[in-house]
Amino acid sequence: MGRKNKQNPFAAKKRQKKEQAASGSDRRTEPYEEIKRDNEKFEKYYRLQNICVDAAEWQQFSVTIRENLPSAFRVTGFKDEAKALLNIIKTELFAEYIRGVAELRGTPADQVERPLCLPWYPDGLAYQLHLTRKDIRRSEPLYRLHNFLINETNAGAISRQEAVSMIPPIVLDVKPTDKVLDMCAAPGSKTAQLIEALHAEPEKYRIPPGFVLANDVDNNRCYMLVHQAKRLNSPCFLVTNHDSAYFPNLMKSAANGMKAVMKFNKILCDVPCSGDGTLRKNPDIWLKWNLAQAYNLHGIQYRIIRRGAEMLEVGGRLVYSTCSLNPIENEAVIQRIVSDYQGALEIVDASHLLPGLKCKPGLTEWKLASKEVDEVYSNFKDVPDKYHTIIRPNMFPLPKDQMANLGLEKCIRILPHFQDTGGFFVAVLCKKRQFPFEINDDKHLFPKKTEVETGTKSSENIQIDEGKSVPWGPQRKRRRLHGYKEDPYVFFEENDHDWKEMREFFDLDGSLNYRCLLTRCVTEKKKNVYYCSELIRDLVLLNEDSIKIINTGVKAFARCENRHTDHPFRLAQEGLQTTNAFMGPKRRVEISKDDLILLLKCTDPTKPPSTTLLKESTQERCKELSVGSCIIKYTDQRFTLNVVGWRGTSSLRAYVDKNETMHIMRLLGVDPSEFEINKYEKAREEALKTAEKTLEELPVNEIECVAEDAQND
Ligand SMILES: C[S@@+](CC[C@H](N)C(=O)[O-])C[C@H]1O[C@@H](n2cnc3c(N)ncnc32)[C@H](O)[C@@H]1O
Repeated sequence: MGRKNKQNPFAAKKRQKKEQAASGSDRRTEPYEEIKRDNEKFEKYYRLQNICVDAAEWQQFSVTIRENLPSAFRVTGFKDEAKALLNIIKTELFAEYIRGVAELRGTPADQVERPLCLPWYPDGLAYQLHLTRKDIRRSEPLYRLHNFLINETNAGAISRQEAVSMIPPIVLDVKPTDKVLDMCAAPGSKTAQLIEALHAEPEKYRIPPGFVLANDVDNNRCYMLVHQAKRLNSPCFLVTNHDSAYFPNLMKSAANGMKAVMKFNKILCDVPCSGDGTLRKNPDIWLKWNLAQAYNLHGIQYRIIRRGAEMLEVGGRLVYSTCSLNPIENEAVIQRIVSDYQGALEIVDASHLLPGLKCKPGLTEWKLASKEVDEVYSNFKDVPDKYHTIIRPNMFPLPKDQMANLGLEKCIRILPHFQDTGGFFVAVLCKKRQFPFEINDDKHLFPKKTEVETGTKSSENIQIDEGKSVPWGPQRKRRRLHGYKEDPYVFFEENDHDWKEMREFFDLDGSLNYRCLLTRCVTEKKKNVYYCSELIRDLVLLNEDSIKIINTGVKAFARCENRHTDHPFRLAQEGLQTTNAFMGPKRRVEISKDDLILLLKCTDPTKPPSTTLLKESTQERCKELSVGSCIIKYTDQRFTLNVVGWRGTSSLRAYVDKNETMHIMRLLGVDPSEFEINKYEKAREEALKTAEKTLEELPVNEIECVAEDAQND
């Protein structure tokens, strides 16, 4: 077919969606209330699988899966102020919650059930509310609760996440030294949890030695990952865009200027799935549920976990998870990968990491069925020829004697009625020994060009013939991906003029590696300067030609030219967690609570607060500080807060956004309501204004008619 006649598949899909919407056949346009929460095939199929022990349990399952899902959130544990925020949540927020729910439901406050602390989430940091996301979003009595959740999420202090979705990162058990790969990461709620675990020991590691690499095949969804991670400001984070089933071997620096294949010791495969465990959140799945989807997905899921297992270090841990109830997407995939690698992978019991979680063991028996679930197959011989391409022999459970040694019962199955959640499946695997084709991985070192080492040139000269099956594992065909062209990653060089000035001005100590500073454009005048860890720098430089890197580094400095100072950069709030660890006392101001509140309340950029309004000791310190960016520090017994400040000629300003301002206000015990918006109130005011305007424009006799109509109504 000539190029001219080639259809753009994305445009075709878009067109199709538009046409569907216009003809009313797009089922997603139906409001959730009107969706009939029933599907005969679903019911028949899962009864067949015996996912519930008896009729009474089936009844419970059946009722719960038709109810809307309660929402949940967790507090970002590694932040200094986490405990204080948790305390505020348990007292002030829950008091507001009880008041709001009582008003909404018209019940006495003492009859409103408190949010549930999830017993299996570490340190009591996660809660489930007895409200759906829609309740919270659409009810005026709950607007303050809603504002709190949005604002604290944006400030990176909490994450709104479905309860069961918090489980895979917990059982992956990430430590600050781990090299973590999240293979199907977008939109990134689990990635955020992995990053938090990486930063869990800030006293021990200024910058964690490990990293999190988050990957997704969908270019647009990769930017959701960038957004998620931005809230957590980690310099040990990288986003890539690739098909995980064909993820290339990444290279890392080895001794003597050589490079070697990178292996990960923690891998999360939260694979694409049919999602019938999310029926409570996505009722439209009732309308389209069918078995063909599960059969199709099994192959993709297997290829992703297989590639994950290949990239896993010996002794490393891999977590496989889906939000599907279907054994074809769950136990059948695990059975296949474990039996394919004959003892190299072992299923691990991780239940001790989830104390109090109600769950069932993985299934060891299941049946397959035709698409309409009108024929049931217990083994491949029963399957009619016409289904042989979609139903494969390895989807069936192994014979009992082989099944007995596999350990599928160590997998975790969660059904919605156990603890009022969505449905979920998790399996934890450990790699016991190398796969046969990996034998050469450790032995093979590849020459590394000196330009690559110094960061002045990418690895274009390195000849790696990925088409060959050896020496470092099977390389499979690559899928061409589309998406935006990314700007380059330009690392600082030794004699960088800006670095010298920054080091001097901000009193940065020698342990901050300037080679880890980067910009995203090749220009004399740098705009934003980012910082990433040494391992991430190495990964970027050695692999940018073999994988599409979407984003890395936290913004540490931003250009901010001002006629009262020669230094052209200011600190960026995003990167403060990192830069703060390396800055000496020269550009720091310690202030009192009252001073901090005063600075935060001053939101008019044209009227920065005069230093004369601050405490005398702060005024004295300001006199010593030249004009420019600085760190404003506040400490009490509970926590230390650092915010970016700007010392003007006669002023001191805090450079924090609205979400951060409200977050700090709350922590300081100040009512942040003056920054809050009641969207319902605002809508009423807007409506009133519009009505008044309309009336002003109407002739007098029509006004009388409108008034009369209103009275009749
Ligand atoms: C279940 S979602 C992941 C949810 C995510 N882990 C989280 O917690 O927010 C599955 C993701 O896999 C991605 N995906 C599908 N096929 C993939 C593939 N072959 N390689 C990489 N990602 C893939 C989808 O784009 C989707 O974002």
